[in-house]
Amino acid sequence: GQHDGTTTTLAAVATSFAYLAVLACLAWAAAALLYWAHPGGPAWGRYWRGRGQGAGLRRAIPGPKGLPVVGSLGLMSGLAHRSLAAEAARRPGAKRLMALSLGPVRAVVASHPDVAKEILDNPAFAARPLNHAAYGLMFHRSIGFAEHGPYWRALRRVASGHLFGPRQVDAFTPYRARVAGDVVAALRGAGAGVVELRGVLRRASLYYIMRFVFGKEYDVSAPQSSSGEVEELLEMVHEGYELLGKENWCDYFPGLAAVDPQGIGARCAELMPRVNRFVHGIIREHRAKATTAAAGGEVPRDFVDILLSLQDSEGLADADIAAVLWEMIFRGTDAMAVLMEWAMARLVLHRDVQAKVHRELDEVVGRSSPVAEPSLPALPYLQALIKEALRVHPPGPLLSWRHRAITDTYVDGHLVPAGTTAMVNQWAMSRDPEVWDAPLEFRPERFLAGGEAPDVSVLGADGRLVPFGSGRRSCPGKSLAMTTVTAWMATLLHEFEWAPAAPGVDLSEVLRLSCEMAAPLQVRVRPRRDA
Ligand code: HEM
Repeated sequence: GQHDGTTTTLAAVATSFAYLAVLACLAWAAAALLYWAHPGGPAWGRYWRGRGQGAGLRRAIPGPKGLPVVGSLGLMSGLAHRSLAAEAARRPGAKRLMALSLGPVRAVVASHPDVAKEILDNPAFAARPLNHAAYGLMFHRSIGFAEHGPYWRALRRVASGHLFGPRQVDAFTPYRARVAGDVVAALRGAGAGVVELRGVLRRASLYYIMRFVFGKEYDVSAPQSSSGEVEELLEMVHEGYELLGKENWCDYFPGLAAVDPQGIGARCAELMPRVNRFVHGIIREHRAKATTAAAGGEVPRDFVDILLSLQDSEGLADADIAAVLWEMIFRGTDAMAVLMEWAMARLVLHRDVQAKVHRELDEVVGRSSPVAEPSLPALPYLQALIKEALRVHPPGPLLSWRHRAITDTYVDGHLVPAGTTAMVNQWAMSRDPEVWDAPLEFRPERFLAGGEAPDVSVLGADGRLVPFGSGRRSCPGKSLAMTTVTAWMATLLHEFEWAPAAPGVDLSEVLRLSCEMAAPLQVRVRPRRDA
């Protein structure tokens, strides 16, 4: 009898638990649906529900609901800049500012020049959102991902005052010319054969940045096998690139980090010791060099020299220096090569544009001489061409790295609460006929006198074209990048006529950390000058 009684009681308790569990699930599902029904989806619904529904609907930022719980995470995979642009075009007002939910994370996207500029220049957006891969790769001690605060400000100060100052950029003029010369030699070596330009450009950018950052010199035209170190570095950069470019579910659902479902954490843990060995080895070499040799006056100082000299005054640990150095190799190598490949793709596709650049080079530089940097300011069409490439193919169509609101703030009259992720869709602005005349046409003339945007700066002053961002978190390497790309493009175009290897050029994109050509560009070159 007693046994039966105990069983009955246990059954009753189990049943009540089951009811409670079902009720809890129903309540959770009801709340999830309620949150989801809000413009911008569940993360926004949850925020505004906590503050009274009326206020939220009145001031809601337009945007897709997505799915319950996960919101619009699906939009971020693949060519996110295109998916976001299509969503924004579908809703009244959403081009200016669109709300969406990335799982539980609230996000906004601006696809309008004024609002983009408002976000980028607003100090409230000077922070970056959580990024596990960045953490795993030590990037939280680097400029790009360091928490907004005194440490990050010290790094930015070092970057603008020392690493990327105009004197530093000028000091590398001879080395820029040398790398360009190596590339020309490599291309001449290819004769009339087909060249896959990407490999050549990547290697040139890496060697150049290696010299700028580490003081190491390599020869671009040398056979690849002679530089095992470079091969390893290129591979490490590629892997880091993959890891930072992936949409990591753990960034939205931090509880998943312990499980690491995509294996990103594990790959970071594998890569980091290799990077550390490499970078700390270089720091040790520089220390030894500094104590044994007297400093030579003429050799430009590299980043390691500069950072070591500021180590005490700025309170930098060796690990901090290593993080900054690795970041520079990592950021500097890729974006420049990606931009030049796109620019060259357009030049082989639009032979009339190429002919105009050639005419300008012939008039200003002349066939009998090579290009020298002092001529660059006298080449307005070439400069306009690079701006047009940045407009149509911004290496970071969503500006690569996102921003996070540190405090509650207002954007375009809407409240954007602290913690919200903010993005700027440069790609969408570039394609907007309300911003550019015939936006799909590749037309450098738009940046010359008589065009719709003469004298536009690409460095952040004009919201229509912010490929390097703007404001506090903008690219510290932008003037180095622009000087280098302009000088190299001038040389490549002065020395060769460029033609596609096969009829037509496939302009499909793939979005990693940068937006690259999906099919690497293949070209044939014909020398325009005697070797
Ligand atoms: C064509 C070449 C380049 C492009 C298009 C480019 C673009 C960008 C963009 C869009 C950002 C983010 C801006 C934002 O968050 O709003 C950025 C940040 C950054 N870039 Fe560049 N970049 C280029 C070259 C370089 C080079 C050569 C270096 C260094 C050697 C560099 C170092 C950095 C760093 C350290 C940051 C992080 C800044 C911070 O968060 O405070 N970039 N870049």
